[in-house]
Amino acid sequence: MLKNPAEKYRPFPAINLPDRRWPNNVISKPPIWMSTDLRDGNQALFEPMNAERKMRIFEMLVRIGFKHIEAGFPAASETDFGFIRQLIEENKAGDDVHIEVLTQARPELITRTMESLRGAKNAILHFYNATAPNFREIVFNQGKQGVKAIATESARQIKELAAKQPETNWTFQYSPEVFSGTELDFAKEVVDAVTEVWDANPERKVIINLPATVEMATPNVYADQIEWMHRNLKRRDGIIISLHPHNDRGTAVAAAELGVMAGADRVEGCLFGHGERTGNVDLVTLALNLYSQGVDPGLDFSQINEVARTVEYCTQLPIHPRHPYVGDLVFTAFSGSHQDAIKKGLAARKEGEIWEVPYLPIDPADVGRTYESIIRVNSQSGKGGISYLLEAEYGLALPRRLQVEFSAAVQKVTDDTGKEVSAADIYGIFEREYLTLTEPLEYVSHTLFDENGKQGVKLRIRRFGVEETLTGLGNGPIDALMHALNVPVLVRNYDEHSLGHGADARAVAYVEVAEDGVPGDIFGVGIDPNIITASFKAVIGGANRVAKRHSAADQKARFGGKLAAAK
Ligand SMILES: CC(=O)SCCNC(=O)CCNC(=O)[C@H](O)C(C)(C)COP(=O)(O)OP(=O)(O)OC[C@H]1O[C@@H](n2cnc3c(N)ncnc32)[C@H](O)[C@@H]1OP(=O)(O)O
Ligand SMILES: CC(C)C(=O)C(=O)O
Repeated sequence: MLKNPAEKYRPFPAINLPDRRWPNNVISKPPIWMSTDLRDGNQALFEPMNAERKMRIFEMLVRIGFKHIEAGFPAASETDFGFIRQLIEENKAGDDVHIEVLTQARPELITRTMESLRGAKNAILHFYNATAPNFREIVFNQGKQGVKAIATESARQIKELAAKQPETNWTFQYSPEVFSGTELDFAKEVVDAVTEVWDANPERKVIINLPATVEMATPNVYADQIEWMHRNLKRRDGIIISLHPHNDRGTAVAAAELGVMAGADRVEGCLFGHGERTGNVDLVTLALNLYSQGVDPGLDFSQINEVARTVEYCTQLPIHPRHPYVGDLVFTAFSGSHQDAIKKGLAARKEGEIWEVPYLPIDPADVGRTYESIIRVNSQSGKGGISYLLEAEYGLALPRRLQVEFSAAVQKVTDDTGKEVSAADIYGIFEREYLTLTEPLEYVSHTLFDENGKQGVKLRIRRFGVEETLTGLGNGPIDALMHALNVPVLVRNYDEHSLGHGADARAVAYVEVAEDGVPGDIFGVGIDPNIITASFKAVIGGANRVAKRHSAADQKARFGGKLAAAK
């Protein structure tokens, strides 16, 4: 890279529009959308789509709700020509979709292009020639008048040919290619001349597409350019102003949004931003940005994953995991504080309320994404995410202090492996930590009885693998159990809830226990169809976790019961 880039590059000059109005405007309705996936998108693939892939995209675009679909450049290849014929002959566009095609401003190409559209119900004939100074000089070797004449002669030819195909409802479209690099007064001069030839009027509107063929400046500059054209073009009421931003500077979405604020009526782009170089503007992002502001975009992305998989199949290009709205990771939070806020936001939300869940600009469910993908756990995660997954996937609503305790066990695994853990992995850690401990004590069975107004329990357990029967009396079942067990453990807190419904319902009990004389409470968890059994398992599990803090010899001494007493 150069030490002084000014030796090679110059800044884009500001537009002289001191009374610009667009910054105060708000987009309150969607523009007309035009998908150029099958043209600009298709021309920028390693392998252009074959007819089967093109048809899949076309049919999907119709289902999504596009009414303007640029389906190819029929003069360029037999594949494109044949595809346009197939769309028309098989009536794939129905009554309200306009098939659009592109051609250069060259007589033989225009003739061939018009031929491809024979019999179409609604068609948009789109032609272009570049108007920017470097194209005038380098590509066309023409002065301004010569370049303007290329446009007007083609406009005339198109009008004449269209008159010979009256069965079609025609819309004409012109693009001064590289509008973004064209002097505004010259762009206006050419466009005014073209709309004059076409006699643009409110009854017979034409489309004037103002492409940022190459994105050369900040998006506010494009908005100024659009507002200037919007305010200065002749026959404005007979013109649909269309935008066609490319993403060279990474700001195509912003440019399109500001361009619509500046007076544009229509936006051309591709799904997920396919297209030449860095791509065309991403129509999915634009539409869902509108949706997030409460404006119906008129495009249906309620099954966005399906759209993504189809586009990936047809373009043979992957979608980035961080791509807005659709990427695998965009509704995912790994970090603890994000997970905590999302979990609380989802829990606080009531059906029908305005969406205000932290960190999530829209409800993932609205685009067919599931909540499971929102929270993922790795070493950056905290108790919020871990407990969210356990609750969402396994119905376990851990008490807060248990969340803190258990997150340390998960953190240890994520730190050791450096990897993400799934909900199933987390449940596995939970099982290992709380549900499957059988040393030194293992619950076998119990019966309850009354004795002189006291609660009695007859308990069978295995202690260090040896089965024994114990009895105890107390104020309630847990108190009776503690007397029967006779281990140095105190029960501090108790929580329970049901898991599942109906015949398969089970109870889960969370018991916070302490070891007599030792600081640091610890949890035990039990799950069983019977609520008393669940709580006994939880107490015994808690006692086992207390015991684990000691050496084998100490465990025998403290938890050995009669065995220990006999020694
Ligand atoms: C910004 C965009 O994305 S525009 C769309 C671009 N897409 C495509 O080009 C894909 C389809 N195009 C093609 O397959 C080919 O270009 C074809 C088949 C249409 C034409 O091929 P060729 O006849 O070999 O011409 P090529 O495309 O190389 O163009 C060169 C000539 O066309 C002229 N030309 C290029 N664009 C235009 C235009 N929009 N209007 C008028 N003339 C043009 C050039 O000045 C050049 O003229 P010259 O031969 O007198 O120097
Ligand atoms: C033909 C035009 C609209 C184009 O694709 C561009 O300028 O990028």
